[in-house]
Amino acid sequence: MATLQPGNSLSVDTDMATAVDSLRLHGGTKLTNPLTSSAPGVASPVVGRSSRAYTMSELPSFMVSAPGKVIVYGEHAVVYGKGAIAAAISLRSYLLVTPYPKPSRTLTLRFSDIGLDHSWEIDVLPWKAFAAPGKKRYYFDSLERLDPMLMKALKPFIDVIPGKVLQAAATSFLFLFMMIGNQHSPAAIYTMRSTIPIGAGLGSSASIAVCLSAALQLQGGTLAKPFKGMMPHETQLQLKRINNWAFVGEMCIHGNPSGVDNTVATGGKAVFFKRDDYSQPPEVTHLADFPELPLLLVNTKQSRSTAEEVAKVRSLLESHDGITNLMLDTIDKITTEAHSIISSPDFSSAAGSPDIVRLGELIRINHGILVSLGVSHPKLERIRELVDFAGIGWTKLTGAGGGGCSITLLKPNLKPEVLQGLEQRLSDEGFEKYETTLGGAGVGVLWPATTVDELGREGEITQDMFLEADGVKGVENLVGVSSGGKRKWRFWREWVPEDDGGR
Ligand SMILES: Nc1ncnc2c1ncn2[C@@H]1O[C@H](COP(=O)(O)OP(=O)(O)OP(=O)(O)O)[C@@H](O)[C@H]1O
Ligand SMILES: C[C@@](O)(CCO)CC(=O)[O-]
Repeated sequence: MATLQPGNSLSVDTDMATAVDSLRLHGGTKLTNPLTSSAPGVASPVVGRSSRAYTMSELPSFMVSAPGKVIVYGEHAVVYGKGAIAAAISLRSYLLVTPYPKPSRTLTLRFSDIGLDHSWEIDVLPWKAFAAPGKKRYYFDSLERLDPMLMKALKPFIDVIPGKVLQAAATSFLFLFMMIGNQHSPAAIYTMRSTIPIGAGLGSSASIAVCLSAALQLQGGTLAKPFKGMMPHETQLQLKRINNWAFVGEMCIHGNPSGVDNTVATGGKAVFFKRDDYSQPPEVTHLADFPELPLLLVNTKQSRSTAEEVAKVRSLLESHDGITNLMLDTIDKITTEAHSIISSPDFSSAAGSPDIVRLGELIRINHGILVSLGVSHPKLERIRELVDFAGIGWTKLTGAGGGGCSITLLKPNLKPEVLQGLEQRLSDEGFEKYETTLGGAGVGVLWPATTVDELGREGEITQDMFLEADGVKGVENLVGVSSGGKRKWRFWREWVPEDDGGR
């Protein structure tokens, strides 16, 4: 166990040794002023690797990133202890952490996707309330619910921010900062950009919660950056801590999450997830052989709040408990059956295999029940109608519904012109198709936040460059995790061998 001392010095025992070692590797010289901005799109030169050095109280700018997800089976039912299958996608959130030079005591959030630009002074935050007897939690703790007294203590700091969307994101940050950090935590700017559409069922909130959890624990020195040769049990421990606090961040955003979104955003790839007792850790099976299912992902562009959709099912349970429970049990059976099809050693997604048809039928049935639970939307039904009319696959909503996205499992060997015709129709009706792959990497870190330009020079990724990157493509080009060697993103991974180039 490690404890944080005033001024951010560390007292260390076993699992912290690696964190400290990786920090020591950098020991000594100062990094260039982190607030120095270069011209847009031009990396500021940094000193060579051997002379770059940081101490615990003087960290470099760094980035963390976490993916969004699609729920393939089981959303909503998973809130009530039923199984769900979810996979990470290649759309991701990226968080740049830039330390303020001393003696600043300021925290700044620049979450530009939602227009949040807000600062607090660390010293005036309600530390007393958070240090009261029984309130303090440590980085190795888990929380199952938010303490109303602590939320009340944060309220004046959140109420000055306009609108629910911004307040939810700010609460998630501030609550985690107060829990994971302390009064002596470093002053910093947190700049967030995401390529995940917000409120569209693709786990945008979980993705940012994972980024915040990982970044704050890295800053606190309580998390070891992943390195080649990290023992599997240590990797699991780090992931568990990131996930535990990301769950808390998710609670701040939508009240009563099951934990499936943050679990897949933390670990990546795909999971079977079930949590029937919220005082216990969930049952999580990593689906290492999750097949590359041919999916069409379409956004209705109808935004909604996950909290409100979850509340709809809760109220149906209150008014029709017997029938609603039967529907949730049926979703559980659907997920279990899909899990056994996918996990079978004989599973095949080749043309003519009955497995894809069975998975497709389960998708269709799952959607039908979600409609009955009241969480579809006329726009989702319109997409399903267009896909059914084209006869190309099986469609369901994904995530909380009420708008957001649909997924279609495509039939094998489709004629390209049929698919193109459908895509054109969807676009004509104002829907947006997403190109994404399933089963992406989980949480990763880029430490320090540097990239290599066209001439092979390594340079710092500044806030201006990050904020000015143009759209999804601009963000992916500048900081994306699939960088072809331009950036050294590293991932905590449970299920791949360590010799994959350190990624
Ligand atoms: N890029 C972002 N920057 C800042 N805050 C964000 C960002 N993306 C999401 N959020 C926060 O998460 C909230 C959206 O969460 P919500 O759970 O409603 O949708 P979702 O996570 O996209 O969908 P689902 O839970 O169905 O997958 C926003 O209101 C905002 O507070
Ligand atoms: C609707 C829901 O099941 C999925 C949201 O992505 C809510 C949750 O699991 O927290």
